[in-house]
Amino acid sequence: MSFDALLFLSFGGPEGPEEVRPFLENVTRGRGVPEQRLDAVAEHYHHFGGVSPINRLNREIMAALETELSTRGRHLPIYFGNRNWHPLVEDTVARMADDGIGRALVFATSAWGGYSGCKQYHEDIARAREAVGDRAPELVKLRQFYDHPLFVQANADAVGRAYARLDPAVRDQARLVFTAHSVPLSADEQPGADGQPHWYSRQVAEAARLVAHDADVGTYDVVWQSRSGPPSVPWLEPDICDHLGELHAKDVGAVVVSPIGFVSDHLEVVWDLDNEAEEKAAELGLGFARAATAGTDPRFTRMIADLVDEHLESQPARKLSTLPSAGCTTNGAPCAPGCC
Ligand SMILES: CC1=C(CCC(=O)O)c2cc3nc(cc4[nH]c(cc5[nH]c(cc1n2)c(C)c5CCC(=O)O)c(CCC(=O)O)c4C)C(CCC(=O)O)=C3C
Ligand SMILES: [Fe+2]
Repeated sequence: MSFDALLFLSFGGPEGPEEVRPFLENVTRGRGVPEQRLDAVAEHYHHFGGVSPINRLNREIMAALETELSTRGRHLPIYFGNRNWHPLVEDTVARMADDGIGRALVFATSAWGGYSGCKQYHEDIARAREAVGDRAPELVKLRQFYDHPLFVQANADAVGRAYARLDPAVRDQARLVFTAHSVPLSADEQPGADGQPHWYSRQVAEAARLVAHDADVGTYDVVWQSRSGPPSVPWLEPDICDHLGELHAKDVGAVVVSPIGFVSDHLEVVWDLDNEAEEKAAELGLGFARAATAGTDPRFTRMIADLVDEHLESQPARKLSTLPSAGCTTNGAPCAPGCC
């Protein structure tokens, strides 16, 4: 089967102050996120002039990927489309049809299974194709990559570099803390490709285990961040900031925080971690070093190109966990019955 293009599919983010509110309305439409939470999150974006880093970072990854693919002799034009903000995936898929693209691979910028990390990207693909109609290209999404060796190595090296930045006086006893976006417990309880619940949180736990092993760190925690939704609805816990308090109470002197849940320095990383969590650590007198995200590491670009090669050449999946990697379906079909 031949492919004419690669669609780089992401979350999207505002690129100016007047775009913040309409972006947030798109993200939370019909999801019962309280107005006060939206006001607070809008404020986070306004700290950065209303510009999310996500589009710039994605454009950097795409530029590097273009070079990597052509070095490998793969001449696939890359198209950029987002779920929640411009360039919107509906518009991008229409442009692909105009350009005569008949079939494209899709790389979604989430490593994970589950509703937000996988199924919602399938929905984006199906919605965009429906909007375009009969001319819509066939769209084949690449698989989840939470345990890809290059993703694991990029994160493990970043953890090592973060340890090296800590004061040598506390470095040896610093606790490694992995963090990922929290989701409602009801979402995490849905079965995954193996029919078992907690698909997302089990993949996060596997990625954390693999990265800690590669970084040669024996003890670590997995916590959650950026919870949204009303307080009456239970989400994955503990929250990173509460956890810093717990570690302090246990006489831990420093932390290395690895934002394993995010592929690049999204707003949740540069605000919720680099401002909120770092401030909390400072209040507690905890040493704090935030590990880099994988996105800018050349291994991340190579990983995407490897996923393309793997698909086009029907190679066995390079993966380190025995948990399956689903997510590879055509035209937005679900991964498995009842799965994302
Ligand atoms: C699992 C997961 C990922 C990782 C997988 C992936 O990467 O896809 C992720 C990524 C992201 N989440 C992002 C931003 C937001 N997420 C929100 C809200 C929500 N996220 C959720 C989950 C996830 N989110 C959920 C269950 C909600 C509740 C509402 C709903 O059910 O949809 C809200 C609403 C306001 C609020 O925070 O309450 C915003 C603004 C950005 C862009 C940041 C930037 O601009 O750099 C990125 C990459
Ligand atoms: Fe899935």
